Amino acid sequence: MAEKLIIHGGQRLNGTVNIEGAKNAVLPILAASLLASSGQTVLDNVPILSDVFTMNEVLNRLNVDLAFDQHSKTITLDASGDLAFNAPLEYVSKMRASIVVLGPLLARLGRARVAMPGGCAIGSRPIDLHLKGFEALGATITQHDGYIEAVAPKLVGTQIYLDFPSVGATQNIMMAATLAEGTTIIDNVAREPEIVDLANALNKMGARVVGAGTETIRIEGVKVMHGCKHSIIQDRIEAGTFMVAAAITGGNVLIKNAIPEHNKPLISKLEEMGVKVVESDMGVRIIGMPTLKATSVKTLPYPGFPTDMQAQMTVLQLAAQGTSLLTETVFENRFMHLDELRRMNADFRIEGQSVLLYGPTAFNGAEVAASDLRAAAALVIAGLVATGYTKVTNLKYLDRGYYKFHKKLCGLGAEVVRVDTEKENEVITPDSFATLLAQQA
Ligand SMILES: CC(=O)N[C@H]1[C@@H](OP(=O)(O)OP(=O)(O)OC[C@H]2O[C@@H](n3ccc(=O)[nH]c3=O)[C@H](O)[C@@H]2O)O[C@H](CO)[C@@H](O)[C@@H]1O
Ligand SMILES: C=C(OP(=O)(O)O)C(=O)O
Repeated sequence: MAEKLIIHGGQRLNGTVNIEGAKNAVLPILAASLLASSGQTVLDNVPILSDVFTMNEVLNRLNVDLAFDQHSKTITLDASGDLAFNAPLEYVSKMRASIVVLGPLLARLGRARVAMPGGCAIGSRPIDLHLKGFEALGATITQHDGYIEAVAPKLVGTQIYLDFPSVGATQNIMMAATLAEGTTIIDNVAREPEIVDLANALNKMGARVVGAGTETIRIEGVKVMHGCKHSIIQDRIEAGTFMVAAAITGGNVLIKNAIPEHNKPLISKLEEMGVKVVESDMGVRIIGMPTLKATSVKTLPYPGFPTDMQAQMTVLQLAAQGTSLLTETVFENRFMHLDELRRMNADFRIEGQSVLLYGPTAFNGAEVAASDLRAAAALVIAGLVATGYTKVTNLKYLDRGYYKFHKKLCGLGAEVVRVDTEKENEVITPDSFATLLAQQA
């Protein structure tokens, strides 16, 4: 069923919001469960997201026994049976992140075949660094019929330098190396908190990984791995998205249990723009101000400003007084949300990897379509401060990474409804919107 969000802008956000476990942590950790030849892997604080369901389908196809208790947000996995080695296109095309099953399958079975992931709306996204790492560990890689096949009767530890600190390549190579013979040292690795969470989970499974969170990871290969219990870290991007939403509406919101260290670059930019940020044991409180100052932001690998907060940040910059600059260095094509924002009265100029954002913007409501996950969140944030009604379509992207986004916003005082596109009346009036809101409650 195609659905859309309708947002009635103009409400300040106030209150407390809970954050889920991190999508980008749980996906590779689900894939890591393939490494356990005995015992169950029990993951809690698992976010209920379409990407998690897709990864579950991939693992099911590979013969992993799996149960997802959505009430307790726990997934129990058992990969001790005979595993299949083939991850077909229907799943990989749904979600690029399914490529991270390649490393663990190769380590466990000595063979893996995974559909080659295509590009997506944010860039071409090659996987050459993943493959280079597997080859260095002794795998032979072939590509045919749209599939990549990796074969290695034995993986042997080695020294690998990544040309770029790719998150997915770091995870994939790290997982392949856990069962390799001897020591693997990977230099110039990604340092994201999700890498640290994966390393922690792997170590609980019997792996010997040190250095996650630094530029070099060292893995002493072990012979076998087993299941473990692990709780997924909080989603710093979901937390950051609510920080921006609170700031732009001039609200006062506690993002409960958000980990401030994981959002340092965002918090520093918010403060620079005049937003008050209070860090405490309870989480991060954002207190918005009547006006925001313009600022410059450049996305970088962690601990730099996250590209997954770029779209949301551009909306905040557009709301600020004066001209702001955003430079995107991680993905080549991540400005697609801006053309939709233009339909809401945004004024900007894209110059290569950078965009000049001319604020302050008086956003007006319009029907806009999300082109990717964070674009969806950005359009909703613009809707929160737009006059009239904003309709955001293509919610399949939003559902990849946000659990009950509209309900959480409503809990903070926003007016957002989620409706079936077919049933929705073309012209929203205050009365018809009030009816939709009441029906949703
Ligand atoms: C599921 C998940 O965790 N997704 C995150 C992960 O994606 P993902 O792991 O795909 O991102 P990478 O860090 O690998 O990609 C970053 C850049 O490196 C390039 N590259 C990557 C691999 C490779 O072999 N060759 C290559 O050229 C990519 O095209 C891109 O331009 O990190 C990104 C960067 O923080 C985030 O935006 C994504 O939300
Ligand atoms: C780009 C993202 O995810 P993925 O790598 O799964 O596309 C994201 O989470 O913003």
